[in-house]
Amino acid sequence: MARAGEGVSVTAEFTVQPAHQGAPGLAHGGVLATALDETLGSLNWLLRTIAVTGRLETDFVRPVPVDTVLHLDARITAVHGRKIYSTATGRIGGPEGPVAVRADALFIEVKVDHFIDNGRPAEIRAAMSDPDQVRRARAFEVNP
Ligand SMILES: CCCCCCCCCCCCCC(=O)SCCNC(=O)CCNC(=O)[C@H](O)C(C)(C)COP(=O)(O)OP(=O)(O)OC[C@H]1O[C@@H](n2cnc3c(N)ncnc32)[C@H](O)[C@@H]1OP(=O)(O)O
Repeated sequence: MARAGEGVSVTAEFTVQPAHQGAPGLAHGGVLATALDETLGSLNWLLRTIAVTGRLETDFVRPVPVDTVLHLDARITAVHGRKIYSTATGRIGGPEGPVAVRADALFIEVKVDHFIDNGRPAEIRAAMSDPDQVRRARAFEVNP
């Protein structure tokens, strides 16, 4: 779950599960990058913009053990045309704890046709006929 913050920002928590392991007892870096990407991606809903990740530059600063709660904080840094720049940190031991991961991202605004033209037809049909998904895409609820 992500919550809107000051400016165009969100905070979120992600708990590392045993299925997220890379090295024994430690989170896989790709999973941590996914948590950052998901948190950064939720910022675009606050702009009411459909966008996909074009670039995600990730720094892995500290190992993150299984069962750790990663405290994520993401914000938009700039918008230029279709380009949305954002940045995020993931802290451990609490929202004010040390930074374990951070990322800078570039999202590119796309039309819904991006998904219709490129997605697998069965899932696109299912998404289009799912009233919850359509409602979420049309009217994203902030801090419901
Ligand atoms: C049906 C229901 C739908 C529901 C919707 C739910 C939505 C959920 C969404 C959830 C998402 C969750 C998150 C996910 O998981 S998103 C999944 C992972 N991402 C992707 O799959 C994206 C794949 N890439 C593409 O499709 C295209 O490359 C895109 C669309 C990104 C751009 O191709 P397009 O042909 O459109 O644009 P352009 O090439 O004219 O570029 C435009 C500008 O951007 C600049 N640029 C581009 N790339 C980069 C780069 N890597 N570094 C630096 N700059 C880059 C470029 O220089 C140019 O700048 P400028 O010259 O203007 O200054």
